[in-house]
Amino acid sequence: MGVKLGILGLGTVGTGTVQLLQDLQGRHPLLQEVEICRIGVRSPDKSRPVTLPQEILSGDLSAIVNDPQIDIIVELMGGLEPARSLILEAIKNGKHVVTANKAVISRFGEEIFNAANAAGVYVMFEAAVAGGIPVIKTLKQSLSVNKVHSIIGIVNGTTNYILTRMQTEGSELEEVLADAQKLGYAEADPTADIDGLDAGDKIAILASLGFGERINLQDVYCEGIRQVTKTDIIYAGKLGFVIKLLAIAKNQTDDKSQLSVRVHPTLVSQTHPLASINGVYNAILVEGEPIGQVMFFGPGAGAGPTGSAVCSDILNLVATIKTNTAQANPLLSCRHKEYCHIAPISQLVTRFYARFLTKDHPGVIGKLGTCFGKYQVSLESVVQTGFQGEMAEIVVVTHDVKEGDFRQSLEEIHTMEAIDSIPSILRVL
Ligand SMILES: NC(=O)C1=CN([C@@H]2O[C@H](COP(=O)(O)OP(=O)(O)OC[C@H]3O[C@@H](n4cnc5c(N)ncnc54)[C@H](OP(=O)(O)O)[C@@H]3O)[C@@H](O)[C@H]2O)C=CC1
Ligand SMILES: N[C@@H](CC=O)C(=O)O
Ligand code: NA
Repeated sequence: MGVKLGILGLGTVGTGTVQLLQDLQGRHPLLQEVEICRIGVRSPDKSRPVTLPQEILSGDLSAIVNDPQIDIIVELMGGLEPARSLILEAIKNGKHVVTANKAVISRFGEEIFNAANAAGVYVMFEAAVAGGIPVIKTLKQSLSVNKVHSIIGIVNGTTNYILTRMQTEGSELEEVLADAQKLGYAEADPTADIDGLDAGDKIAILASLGFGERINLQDVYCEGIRQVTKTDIIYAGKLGFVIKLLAIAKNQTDDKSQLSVRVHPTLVSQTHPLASINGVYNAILVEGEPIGQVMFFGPGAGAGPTGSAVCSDILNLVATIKTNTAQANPLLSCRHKEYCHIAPISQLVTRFYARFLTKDHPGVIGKLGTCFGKYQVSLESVVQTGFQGEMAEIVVVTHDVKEGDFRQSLEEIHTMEAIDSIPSILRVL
């Protein structure tokens, strides 16, 4: 007997998933067991790029998760509600779940996985992080024998696409965002992409898998790309860097007491492997013991790549259903019990890039240096680079410094008569 799917959502990812399931030639034979039974959408009468019997589409999503003949619910609608309630309802009804919804998993993971464990079903979410890159299964299974030290990734396709085009074409953020939306990369509300929240959801999920405990999303520091300007991209280039939105989870000590989990635009050396990841591509660099460094690269968004990730989860569940094992597979279920302690951002030790607009007073650089010295900030490079109108522009890159100390030095610098403003403060990898 076939394995019956109920799919919630037929937008970019839903369409990619259905297209793959309708074109089985040359793919894994187990996919032939899959039968798309029902698809829930907001507007059943809208024209669609896939051909389906009209009776399959419905606006009643609750009826789909309560349909006793359905084995697997594939949630591809996005948003928090009704996605969360429909997933919980499906689990309660003994159905396995596949979802691409990182927002729901990162916020309601505890509730959802506890419910799934109690019901003896699996919740799979390969598509939720880095689209087509098989990073969830890799962390859960292939790398799980390692002690993970750090996970550093470009995990948002929209912002990487925008930053790449700002860098190569000198375009403005807003004009490139419209293209990312047309290409189906952006979230329904692209604020989640631009402000780093989508990457925050994803690094919370990756950190939880890498470090073996839950992550409270509120502890994840998130800064997006709104403040990244063409000016900074040009200065970064002159200093040998590119600017990337990085999602970082790093164990600063052996006992995980100083775990840092954060998202922010970052200056990355042009020679670093993440510097050359452009466009909608994502990459995740994992460092662990004994493996050392391993990097995953691939398309982070879009219908086909994300459909591939969704279908790989479906395939895993079909195999599980077909082999009919009564025992839960601990490599597929969630084993987390406790929450990780995350260090506040003020404790972070990192290098900084800062750009100052100053009145053209003599000795400004000396005054900046004296103030930095007071707060243990030492400078790696100082570039006085000309003028913006009446103002002289000074760019500095620091050595490693505790973020709290650096911020204190900036507060004092703000009060200096010679300083007009500090338009950019960015971290350096
Ligand atoms: N786009 C991408 O590249 C990627 C997206 N994701 C994730 O996949 C999920 C889906 O994203 P995407 O395909 O881009 O989203 P879309 O906005 O393209 O599609 C959403 C689909 O869900 C349906 N839908 C939304 N809300 C409701 C509702 N309340 N009731 C009924 N139907 C609803 C819509 O119906 P209708 O068609 O009638 O409007 C539409 O078919 C999100 O969680 C996203 O974060 C993950 C990786 C990559
Ligand atoms: N909006 C997301 C889609 C994939 O998760 C992105 O741009 O990465
Ligand atoms: Na993935």
